Amino acid sequence: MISGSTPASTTRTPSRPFSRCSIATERPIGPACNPTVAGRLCLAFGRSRFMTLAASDLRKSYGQTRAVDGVSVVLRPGMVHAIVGENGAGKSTTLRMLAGAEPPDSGVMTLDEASYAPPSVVGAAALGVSLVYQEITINRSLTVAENIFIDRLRQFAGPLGFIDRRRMEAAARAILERIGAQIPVSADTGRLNLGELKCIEIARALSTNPKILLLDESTAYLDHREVQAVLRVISELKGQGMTVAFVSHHLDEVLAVADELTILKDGQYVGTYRTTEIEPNEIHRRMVGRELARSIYPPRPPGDPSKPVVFEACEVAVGRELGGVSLNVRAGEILGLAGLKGAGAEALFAAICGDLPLRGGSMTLAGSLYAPSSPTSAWGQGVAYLPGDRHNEGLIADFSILDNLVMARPPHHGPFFDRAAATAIAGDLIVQIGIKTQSVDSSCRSLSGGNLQKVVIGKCLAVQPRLLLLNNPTRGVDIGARTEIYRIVRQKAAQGLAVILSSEDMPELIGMSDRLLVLRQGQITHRIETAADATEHDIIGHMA
Ligand SMILES: Nc1ncnc2c1ncn2[C@@H]1O[C@H](COP(=O)(O)OP(=O)(O)OP(=O)(O)O)[C@@H](O)[C@H]1O
Repeated sequence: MISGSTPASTTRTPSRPFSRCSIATERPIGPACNPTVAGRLCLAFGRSRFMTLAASDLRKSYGQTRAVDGVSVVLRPGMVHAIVGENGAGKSTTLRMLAGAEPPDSGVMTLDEASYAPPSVVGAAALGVSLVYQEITINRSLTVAENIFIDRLRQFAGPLGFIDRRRMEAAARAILERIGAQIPVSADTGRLNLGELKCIEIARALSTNPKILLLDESTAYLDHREVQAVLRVISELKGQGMTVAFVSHHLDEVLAVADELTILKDGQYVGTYRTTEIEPNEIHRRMVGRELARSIYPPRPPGDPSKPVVFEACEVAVGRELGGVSLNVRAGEILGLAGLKGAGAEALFAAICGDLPLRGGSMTLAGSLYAPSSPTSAWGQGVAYLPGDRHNEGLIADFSILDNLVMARPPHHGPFFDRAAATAIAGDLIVQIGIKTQSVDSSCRSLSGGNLQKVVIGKCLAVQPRLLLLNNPTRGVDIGARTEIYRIVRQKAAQGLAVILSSEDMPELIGMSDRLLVLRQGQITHRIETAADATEHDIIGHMA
């Protein structure tokens, strides 16, 4: 039995009777808490193969911030346990404590009922608990195989101490095949996309043969096809009896794979439920503390062909990724780009924001020839870019929130930085976008993943751009904040902003775009004039 205090939710009265999983009892209740048949067989033949990880009344503070404030959770063999909550609710902190990355301030953790207090991530992995972090942790100067076995290369050392690369690469290939990732094991990771990097991290976690796998927003960087592959792997691992904890802001994914879910709010435990017995609306209500609007997407104004074209690309070709694409976007319009990774959207964005030269074609901005020599030149001409990788391209994590928000266009008073104006701009954005922080001067390192994403969005809005390029803008952002970001983007569009939106989140793409283009292998394969009429099926059919 888990020791510790009674979970907070037992004192709450649900609005309708939910069958809650019994966090405080030893025995799982009902079918949803039973391991799968495969899991039961594994348990019967070797109980030590799969394990139960339980945490009771965990607490963790960072200075004044109570990141986790009395969280209890039981992860059982053969089951997928989702942990959900708004940005900053304490999900990552909880997983980090379970994985030995940080010690709790207080609380009790047990592994198969034995006391569990891993001194480090390596210590936890040795006990069978592996974490895939929310942010990308790949060393881009190493190959795929080296990254997978980064802390265990010695196991491939031959008698003379040299690494047997063939053996290491064969082992890496076997794990990647297991998760359906087609990545060459000797590939230079510097050339891989974010989805591929995430697959390598999942492979790295699996390479330790964990009994308990903790996945923190592991699908956030993946495209439609990769998400499906990872969800299949999770189901397969569950079928083998593995214990999986899964954090995601996408309830459809959660409901597709999870048996139970624990809701956190502001660091506190709300409750644990069987996914078959709680409605999505109710999950949202308990996460956010209020009902969500029926649609998270703002209404689309009718298209207005009399509005001026803000940006036009004519037969634009970039590197090997984009081969002669023509498109335009008008003031007030949101143009959606659909496509798998490498289909061409990132190359197009890189050219528009001055990061890559054109191989062919031309671009115009507000009717004039546009050929930015660098990102600084693009930003200077009113083109703001929200990159897909917030950590490497979007912000400087060691700088304060204020510095990051005004970085693209710092306010000046004569030759001097105008700190008062910067504080006012940053303060407004923090309120407008709902960035959860103690102060504008806090380091970005202190922010949760979703709040970091909001800082990057704020940085783009602070320059009051005329063209906004959004690459997966709501990656890792909770549904309440997403609704707010959609509202702000639509509001800015109504004021004349032109937006190009590339997203791997299909409902977002359909819900936010006015028109849609589908890209495949560097070409536009399909044009949808009224995005509201598009279906996911139709789009996916032209992507693959
Ligand atoms: N190292 C740190 N220093 C200071 N504060 C931190 C630190 N890590 C987390 N926090 C704070 O703890 C709270 C919980 O953060 P956590 O990352 O666990 O949230 P989360 O639920 O995973 O959010 P998200 O969905 O945005 O990833 C947040 O308010 C965050 O700002």
